[in-house]
Amino acid sequence: MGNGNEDMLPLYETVKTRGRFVYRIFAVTFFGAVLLILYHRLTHVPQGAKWLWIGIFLSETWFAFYWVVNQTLRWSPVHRHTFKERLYKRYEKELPGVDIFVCTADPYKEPPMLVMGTVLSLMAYDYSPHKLSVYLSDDGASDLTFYALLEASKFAKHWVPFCKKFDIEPRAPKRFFSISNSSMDHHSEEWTTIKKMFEEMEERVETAVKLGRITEDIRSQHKGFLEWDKKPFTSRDHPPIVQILIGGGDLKELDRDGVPLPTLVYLAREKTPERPHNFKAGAMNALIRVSSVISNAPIILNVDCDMQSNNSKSVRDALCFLMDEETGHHIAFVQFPQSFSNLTRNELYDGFMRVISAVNMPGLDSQGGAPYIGSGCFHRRSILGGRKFSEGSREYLSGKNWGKNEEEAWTLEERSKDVATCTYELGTEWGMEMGLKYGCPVEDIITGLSIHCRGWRSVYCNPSREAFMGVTSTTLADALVQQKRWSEGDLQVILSQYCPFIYGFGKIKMGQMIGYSTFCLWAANSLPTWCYAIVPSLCLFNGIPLYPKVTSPWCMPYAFVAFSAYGYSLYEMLWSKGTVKCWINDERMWMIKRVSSFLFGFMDNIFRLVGLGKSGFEISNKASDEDAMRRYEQEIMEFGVASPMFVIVATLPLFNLIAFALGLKRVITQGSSALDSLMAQLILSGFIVSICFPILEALFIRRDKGRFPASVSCISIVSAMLITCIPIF
Ligand SMILES: O=c1ccn([C@@H]2O[C@H](COP(=O)(O)OP(=O)(O)O[C@H]3O[C@H](CO)[C@@H](O)[C@H](O)[C@H]3O)[C@@H](O)[C@H]2O)c(=O)[nH]1
Ligand SMILES: [Mn+2]
Repeated sequence: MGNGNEDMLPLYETVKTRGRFVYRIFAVTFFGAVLLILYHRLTHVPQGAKWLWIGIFLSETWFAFYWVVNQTLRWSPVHRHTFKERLYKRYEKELPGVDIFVCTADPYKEPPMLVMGTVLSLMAYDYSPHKLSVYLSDDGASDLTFYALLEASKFAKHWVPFCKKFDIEPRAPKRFFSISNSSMDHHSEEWTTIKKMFEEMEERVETAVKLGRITEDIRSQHKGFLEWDKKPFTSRDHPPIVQILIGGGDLKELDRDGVPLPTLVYLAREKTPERPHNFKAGAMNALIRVSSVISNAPIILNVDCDMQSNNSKSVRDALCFLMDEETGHHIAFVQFPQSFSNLTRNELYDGFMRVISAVNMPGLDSQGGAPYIGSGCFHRRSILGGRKFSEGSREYLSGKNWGKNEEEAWTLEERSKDVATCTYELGTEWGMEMGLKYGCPVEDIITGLSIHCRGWRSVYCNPSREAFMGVTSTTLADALVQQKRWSEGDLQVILSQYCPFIYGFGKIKMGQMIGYSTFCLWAANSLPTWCYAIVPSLCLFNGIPLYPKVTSPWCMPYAFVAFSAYGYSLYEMLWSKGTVKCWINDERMWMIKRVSSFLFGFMDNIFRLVGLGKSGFEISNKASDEDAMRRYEQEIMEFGVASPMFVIVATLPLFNLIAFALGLKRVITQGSSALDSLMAQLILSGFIVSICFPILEALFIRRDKGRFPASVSCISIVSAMLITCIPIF
């Protein structure tokens, strides 16, 4: 092919998932069976226990509806591949500047060394350093984090050239050293030196964190520490802090090879107890403004503090979409999946992310764009600022007429502080039409939705070498708290003026509205799941059949739906490269989440709607104690704290165990006709018991610290007995 043609070739391609025809046949059959079930329910309402029957019918109707909603994601998913060589060839000299935002908020839940791993991995991107700037927003306003960043800025002088010289991956030092070894990589001497240097820095930072404060000795190293002199200074009440560690006209640092380093900035926006700070959304908006003073790059990458780069080419992947001549001008953001480096083999708490990344996200991508999920996302600055799509106005991304502000660092710092105050946003559109949206625990989803509604599309990029690797919850309590925030926030979206069907009406495709609601309706699954976990088992030992007899032909659709639904979800897990055990863990987690996190998320929405309480943002723990960590590594579930959610988590399987035992007794004493009519319920409660076996084990068998606290065990035993006594009429 001639050169002329090559210039025209697209920078990425879109591939449809194969095997959709077979899937659609399956889906239609499945749906037919679901309709048969609902028909059976409506035409066979029993005289006794009528309300329980209706309850089950309503739950099934809900599940059927939710299943249909989920089909939008499975109907025609797409996958995207980039051609980075074409980008190199065509645009290498004129690639645009990229501003990278890292958000952290708590030096104890988010250990500074973890955050520094993230910062260093991003500074070492395979991208020209004078086009990169890294901003760390610290909502904890901790001088410990600042100190860690100061250390990281010094270490970067050695780390960045080392990464580039040997072209290593991943570029987060700790992970790199844990994976590679010196002899293997043929650069033993340098490897050993830099590893030692890293460990010394780690030691210094961790000593300071353990001590809990900055010593005079360290304070004297940098003028930046003076910012903490205001008394009293707390994380909730302090003036704005901006410190340029590398950059500005005067603080241009060269690495040990004489090559410049990316700009590096520490930001702690102003906080006062009188003003809401709007959590991460507030931090992001301050970052957008501060960076506009210092570097003002047209592309913004946003990551959470634990999301370390795992692929130094990600910027180029993202630019292949945004700079594509045909379609790039239509794309607002490029979302990468959230992957995790601390997963155990069978993903005790987090298997669902795997399926979301492999199935749901490509599904939404096919409907007009993947959602913005808060981390690992490349945005166009202008669109975050509120720009609407119009066919006529194209934004050409180029590094040609762009440069960082070359004023002296201290003037830039002073000007940046002005835009990082609490009062700056008063009377402006920030948090509404500009920047990330306020007032919702899932600021990411709602911001992405509003971008889609302004006419833009987005793409989802999932290269085989993961772009980012974060830290996922290592205890069940942490996982449930996070899931509560998500389910609460997502439900809040659909109940607010941003409901995709109303807000998006006439602006986005129907498929996209429905696609968004698959997430938004998570919390709504809680009540039907509760119903399904209790009612059939309750009826079981009371001798009331709720399903057709095994010998009746009506049994067929029920059996088909049950087995094929689980069979298909197993297939999806395996297709997403998970294991069978991943799937079992995942099914257990869905059950647990639906009855606990989602229920709490659901209730909190109700309370909010009637004016009681408002939603917050509890930061996920990224640190964990050693004892619990050992159990996590052995994939033993952790129940060791007295959380009200755990009462639910323990009660339901316990109740089902009792129901199963009593039901079995009934069947044995009453013989084959009872077995015939109660079989389905026996299987159902048996299924709940077996999938929740680790919970029962933690109640009765385990002796380690991860078992349920005595208070939780007692309350749940009593509650399970009480449920058993519910009279049926
Ligand atoms: O007041 C706050 C609270 C949080 N954060 C940061 O926000 C990020 C996400 O918080 P985390 O506790 O890790 O929550 P996750 O549930 O893991 O985060 C997911 O869900 C959030 C919405 O619920 C999004 O904000 C995140 O980007 C997305 O990764 C972290 O870097 C925090 O440091 C702040 O900067 N300020
Ligand atoms: Mn997180």
